[in-house]
Amino acid sequence: MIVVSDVVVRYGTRAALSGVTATFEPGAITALVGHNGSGKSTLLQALAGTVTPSTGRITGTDRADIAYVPQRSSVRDELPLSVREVVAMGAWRRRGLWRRLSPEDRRAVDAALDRLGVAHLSTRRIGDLSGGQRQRALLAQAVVQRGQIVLLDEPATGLDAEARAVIVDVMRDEARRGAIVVVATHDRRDCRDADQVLRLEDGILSTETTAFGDTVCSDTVHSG
Ligand SMILES: Nc1ncnc2c1ncn2[C@@H]1O[C@H](COP(=O)(O)OP(=O)(O)OP(=O)(O)O)[C@@H](O)[C@H]1O
Repeated sequence: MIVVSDVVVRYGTRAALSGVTATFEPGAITALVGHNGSGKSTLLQALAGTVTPSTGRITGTDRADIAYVPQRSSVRDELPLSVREVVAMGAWRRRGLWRRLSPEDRRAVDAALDRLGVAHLSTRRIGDLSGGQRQRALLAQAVVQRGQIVLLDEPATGLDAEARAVIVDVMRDEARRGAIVVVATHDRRDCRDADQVLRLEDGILSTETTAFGDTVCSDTVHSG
């Protein structure tokens, strides 16, 4: 379980998170909702360990295998890697950087490419893909990783209905195998599929609910 206790994250003098306290259970999907700039990505980055809280504590992430899929706008275009290589990177943590992939790893890579609908793009350079295609490739990498913690930053933004449905299925499967799944989202449907919804407003966690209903979702999430 991840326990976040009274976490404050500052960028300069500005607090992006102010005293956030929450828990994240294995086998459960948490949706982080809130308007642009409310602190969703910052909380995901704090969970991923790429941003350090100024005060407060996060436990349960220390030695965990974390799969983190950032917002697609933050992925660099110039990566000289093929889609298949990027997806195979998901197996590195298990396999080690310089070890060859096992047949089982290769099967997992093929299955993930297929599931996320990017198998036909596997030899293309990741930087040459459209935003939505690239996003699906990065999700395929996360599936291959089978991390204990899966952090997804607006994974369905800009994707078509079919791809969104696949992502919801993927999140459910990741939770079913016992992962802690946290997804920052503007999509009501992700909220409905969540076991817990955390609402951020200007870095403050204003609502927490485990039995999630449309009311909370519809007044916190704008369609997009
Ligand atoms: N690297 C940074 N340096 C300075 N300020 C930052 C940085 N990253 C985020 N912020 C600020 O912290 C606040 C929270 O940003 P964050 O990206 O976490 O919000 P968000 O809810 O994920 O927004 P969005 O829905 O637009 O992705 C915002 O005011 C933002 O401007």
